[in-house]
Amino acid sequence: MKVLIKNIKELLQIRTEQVDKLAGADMKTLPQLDNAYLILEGEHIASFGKMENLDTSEDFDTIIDATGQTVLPTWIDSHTHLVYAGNRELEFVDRINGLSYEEIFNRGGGILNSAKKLQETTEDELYNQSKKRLEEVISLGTGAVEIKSGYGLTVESELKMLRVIKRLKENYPIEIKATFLGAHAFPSEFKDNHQGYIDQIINEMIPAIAKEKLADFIDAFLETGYFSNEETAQILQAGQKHGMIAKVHVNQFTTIGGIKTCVDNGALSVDHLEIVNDEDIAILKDSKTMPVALPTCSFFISIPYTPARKIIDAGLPLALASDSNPGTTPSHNMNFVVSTACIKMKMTPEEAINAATINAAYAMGIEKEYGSITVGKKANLIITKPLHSFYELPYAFGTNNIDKVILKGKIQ
Ligand SMILES: N=CN[C@@H](CCC(=O)O)C(=O)O
Ligand SMILES: [Zn+2]
Repeated sequence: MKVLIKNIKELLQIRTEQVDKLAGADMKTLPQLDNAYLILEGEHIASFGKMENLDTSEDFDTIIDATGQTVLPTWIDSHTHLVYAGNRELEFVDRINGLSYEEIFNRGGGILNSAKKLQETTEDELYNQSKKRLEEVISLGTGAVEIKSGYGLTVESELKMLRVIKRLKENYPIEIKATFLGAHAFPSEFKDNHQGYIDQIINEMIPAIAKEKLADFIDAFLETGYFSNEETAQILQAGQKHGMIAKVHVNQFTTIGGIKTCVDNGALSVDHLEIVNDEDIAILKDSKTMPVALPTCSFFISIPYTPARKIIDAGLPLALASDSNPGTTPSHNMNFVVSTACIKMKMTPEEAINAATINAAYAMGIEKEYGSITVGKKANLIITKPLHSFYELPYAFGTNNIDKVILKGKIQ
């Protein structure tokens, strides 16, 4: 199958050489080609160039005329909790009426509320609820997504979530990576026996998950009132023994030295970072760990935004992700994530697009195959509706400016 996309107004994120990640001032540049063509062969990008250099004698199975339209790599969403049961709209109203996220959790709501619902939901039902969200994710231009467990909190229910993720992976063309997040919250029966639950994670959950090869990554909610530095370190190290790389929820509400724990344990990414101090930044500067901001979580629960300017201006990279989940971000729209990063975090459109493509691919460990228009990479593309320029994508927030999504060379 050979596809030609011709007359492209702006072809964005073209990279002739492999770029693993972009940091600091390099994030300001988004290379583009105007009046371009792009050729796809099978699942991959075969070539691209200026229209005047297109070899018109070549034959194609499909030709797409993209006059006036922008083409860019699909979004990469490196942090989601897309598999969950039911929703938490009542807590949404509780928060409008004045309760905080913490107060709701302390009353037995929050993560434990979602865990209760998930434990009562069959695997098939969970799959059916989750696939609807995944289909929407694809239609919104996302071509790779990380999905976490963490609403099971028992051996059986954590396995149920991860098996659902595996089924989604088998049945959809979107690239999916799975993360084990048994350390999302302590179940109420372990409120006063943290080590009891940690032992269950280490001795029962991780070996069972590894046996079925259900997780690429391991995560924990390293936060005051959830998992401490020492508790998180134990869990990350146990996961690593089974080949699961750390990607951690940290610094969402407080900074308690968690970034150091994550970096010391070889974390691929540290996610949230709404609260960061100078020491956290210095530790990240000396690391290979990708900071990941989740601006639509800040939007939904009205907490500070990750200080993107402070992070990027210190010379660090930054990735963007949705955090899609029933409690803090019931949305999986990466277009809105990119808009929010520009509007609320003062990232330029170029920085935000780099953060949601190349840097996001790094945060998922898929940077060699995804994240840019590079010959040999997977043909995962967004073709927008006609735009004045790509600036209109983050500018016209809330408008769906996507015309077509192509995953692995196929129009969706
Ligand atoms: N903060 C931890 N986990 C999720 C929210 C979980 C929930 O409230 O259900 C997050 O990333 O925001
Ligand atoms: Zn999360």
